Amino acid sequence: MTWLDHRQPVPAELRGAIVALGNFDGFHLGHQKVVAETVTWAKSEGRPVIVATFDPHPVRHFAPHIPPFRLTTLPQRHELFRAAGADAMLVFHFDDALANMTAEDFVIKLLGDHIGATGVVTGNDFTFGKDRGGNCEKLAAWGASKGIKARTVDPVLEGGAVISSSRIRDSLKAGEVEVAAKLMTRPFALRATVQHGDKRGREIGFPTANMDIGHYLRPRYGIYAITARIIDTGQELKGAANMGVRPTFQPPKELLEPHYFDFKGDLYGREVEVRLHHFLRPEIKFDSLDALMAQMARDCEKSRILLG
Ligand SMILES: Cc1cc2nc3c(=O)[nH]c(=O)nc-3n(C[C@H](O)[C@H](O)[C@H](O)COP(=O)(O)O)c2cc1C
Ligand SMILES: Nc1ncnc2c1ncn2[C@@H]1O[C@H](COP(=O)(O)OP(=O)(O)O)[C@@H](O)[C@H]1O
Repeated sequence: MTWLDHRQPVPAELRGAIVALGNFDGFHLGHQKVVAETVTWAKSEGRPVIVATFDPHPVRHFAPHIPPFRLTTLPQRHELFRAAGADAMLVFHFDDALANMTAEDFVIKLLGDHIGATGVVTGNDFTFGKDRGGNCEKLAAWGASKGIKARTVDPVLEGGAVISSSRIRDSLKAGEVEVAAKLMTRPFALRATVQHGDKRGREIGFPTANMDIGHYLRPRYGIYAITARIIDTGQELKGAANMGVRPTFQPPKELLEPHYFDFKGDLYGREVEVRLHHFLRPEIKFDSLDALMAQMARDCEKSRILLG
């Protein structure tokens, strides 16, 4: 699937597309409905499907100091959009130029002239452009002048409340990973390269393939039942992981540290995606390595049972 940068020309075969427009960070049930409508519309007219996303997230541009909050990386979104039926992912690089573009220019010059869109699908609360000057009604009106039709999709509700990326973030911060998984139709998954640690894990019988948490939202610190996929081989693993600062050891270092069951091998430098399935317990500062090892064994046993 094609990966487009909005500052580059759009290839001829992708002009005339129906474009799903949004951030789509959590790619939850609401986002999936926007993309499904886009795919249905495009197929009915024999047009390509482009799913747009913004990177960095616009919030990061306006509030650079707020803590990390991402639910997916661009490569993860690329995979999710492809699986949902997109022909291309279009990344709007959210720099000063884009932040200062009026909503009208965004529709006329960017969506119309530059991308050559013939249809746009958004959620019905979508706003865009400098000072959030654009909404769905304005998108439809300005679009009409360029031959772009606009459709909106109503929000998806769960338990009487709208599904949103912020609701998913709140669930993850509370350790309610099952709720997040229900709203996203998949568990929260962190992808990163395995890095070297203190080499203590192997000495205590539980090697852990350490990963940086990067720009991802920090879920509740603690121990999780996890599954994982090694990206280059597709190998699937099960395990238990510590997400946090491992308070038994100094200095505190924030990491995701998965121990994989029934696995022996070198994972350093390999890219792995780790999915959080169940929160087991908060992190604890242990007085001895023996106490930590005994607890790790119980965590692994519990995780094996939960993962089945
Ligand atoms: C299932 C599991 C549970 C853990 N629980 C804790 C804990 O509660 N407190 C803690 O300080 N370290 C805990 N750890 C240990 C550290 O995360 C890490 O494995 C240890 O510091 C070894 O680090 P290294 O990979 O850098 O050698 C746990 C690890 C695993 C795999
Ligand atoms: N079952 C396993 N689970 C996790 N990592 C493993 C496993 N078996 C071998 N490894 C390898 O061992 C490394 C972790 O060993 P560890 O002693 O904890 O070192 P470090 O402190 O560098 O993480 C992993 O990065 C991986 O390459």
